[in-house]
Parts: sequence; C-alpha cells; structure tokens
Amino acid sequence: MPDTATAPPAAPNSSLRAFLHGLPGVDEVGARARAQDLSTRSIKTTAKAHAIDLAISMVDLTTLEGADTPGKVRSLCAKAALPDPADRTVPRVGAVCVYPDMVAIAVAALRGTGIGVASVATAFPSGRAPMEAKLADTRHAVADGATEIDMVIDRGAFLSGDYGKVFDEIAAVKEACGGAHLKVILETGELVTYDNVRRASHLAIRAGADFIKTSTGKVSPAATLPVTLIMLEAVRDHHAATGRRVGVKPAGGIRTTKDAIRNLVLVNETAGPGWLTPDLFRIGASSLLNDLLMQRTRLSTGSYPGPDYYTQD
Ligand SMILES: O=C[C@H](O)COP(=O)(O)O
Repeated sequence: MPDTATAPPAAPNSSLRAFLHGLPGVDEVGARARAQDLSTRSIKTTAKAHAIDLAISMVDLTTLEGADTPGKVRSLCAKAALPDPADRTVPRVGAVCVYPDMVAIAVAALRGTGIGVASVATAFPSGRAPMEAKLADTRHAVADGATEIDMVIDRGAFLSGDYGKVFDEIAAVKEACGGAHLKVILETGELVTYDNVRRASHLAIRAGADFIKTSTGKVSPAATLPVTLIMLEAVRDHHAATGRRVGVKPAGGIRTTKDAIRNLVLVNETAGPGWLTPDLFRIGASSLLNDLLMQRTRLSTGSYPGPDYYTQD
C-alpha cells in the first residue's frame, strides 16, 4: 500500500481554488435571518416527543478533557448504553466520543451494546502536528476499535489558501481510517467568513469526508445555527450534484433540548427529512443528554425529575 503521507496531491491547488472560489457567495444577512426564522418554529407535543428521541439517538456523547480518566470514560459509556435506568424505552445514543488513548477503554465498556466509538484524531484540537503524527494518531484509534474518526483540518493552511494541502490531508486520513467513518471538523469559529465555511465544507466533502463537523468545542463561536445551515446547504447541493449523501455534525455549546430541536428543524428544512437519521446527522455534546432526558420525562409524566435524578453527562 502506498505511503499516503508522501503520495502526490490528489487535487492541484489551482483547479481546487477555481472550484471553491467559483461557489456562490453566502448571503450573510440572509443566512442569519433564515436560521433565526427556523429557530422560532414551534412543534406539536407529539412531534416533540419524537424529536427528543431522535435527538438522543443522534448524540455523540463526548468527553474531551485533559483530565479524562478510564473511570470517567467507563461511566460515560454506562450512561450511553442505558441513559435512564428507570426507562428502557430511551433510545441509545449515536456514539461515544473520546481521545485516542481512551478508545480501548470505551470499546471494552461498550462491547455488546452496538454503540460505536468515535475518536478525535490528527492532533485535536489544534491540528498542529506533522502529517506522520496525524496519520499515526488516526491508525492508533482505528486499531483500538474506533468506528468513527473526527479529524481537524489544518486551518492555517486553509486560511493561507493552500487548499491542496488541506485536501491531501483529509484524503490521507480517510485512507488511514480503513472501514471507520471520517468526520472532518472545520473549526468554523476560526474560518472568519461564511464564504470560507462554504468553501471548507465543499473541500472536505470532495476530499472524502463521510461527515462534516462544525467545531472542536474548544473554540468560540462553535456550532451556531447559521454555520450549520451553510453546511447543510453544502451537503444538500453535493447530493443534488452527485447522488452522494454526506452527514453533518454540529458540535460545541449545544446544551439544551431547545438547541437540539432547533437543529433538527434546520436539517428538515434545509437538507430535508432524508438527513433526519443518526447515519447523516449527529450532535456532538458533552452536556446535552440530561436535558433531553429531563424533557422526555416531563412530556411523558407531566413533571420534571429532581435535579439529581440522572447521573452526570
Ligand atoms: O465534539 C464535541 C464537542 O467537543 C462537545 O462540545 P461541548 O462540550 O461544548 O458540548
């Protein structure tokens, strides 16, 4: 197998640049207004119950702290497998998301549950490491059983116009993933303009991303609705042009059921109902699940459980 770290660029910078700069510019005011309009839509109680379960099934339950311990990862996995021990009708989450050195712990803890393990890789969150280190990071996580890899793009290369470098890194990491799915984190809070968010989305999609993801959760602003809207438009347009469906994962700062449902409305109205599945839409969040569980209980029983009822996310 060729060493992808030294393989020739798959896309010459000039043609990639021409494609990316040929994309229509984003109407910034229009994107904000559209996101605001969709965020105020109300939904019926029956639809809300369905939306909460759908949102739970889309959560990538995340811990990405320097202070993570095997014990913390194991309790997160226990929560992923059985979010509410008193109610076995609660759906399982989309995946558990951890650093590469915690993948083996999570895989062991989730064995038999059918829940996948996602791992950040490629020198998350900065992406500042030699390519060999990024590929080794990816291969380590996959060898330990990660079923999904969340890589960060080189924002420095992107912002200096070296689109070919960004493309080649994504393509090489995709190859290193083998059978694992690749989510490409754009870190939209560092991309400066909505036009750049659109360009980075299309670049990542063309380079082989299975999902495009807004943020690491370490940079503010993270997953804003206008940014998610622009990324949903990119996957919608790519599907219309090629027939290939790419997923979207907003991540960072999504903490309430209201936030989650706003995202689902955005998906439905932008990419369409075909994207309302964990195969094509995930929500990366470290502290959303408990609010979804609380609102779910309130809908079914009419009252909130006590604040200490659920284990911590
Ligand atoms: O990838 C997921 C993010 O790191 C989660 O961010 P959060 O802690 O703001 O929910």
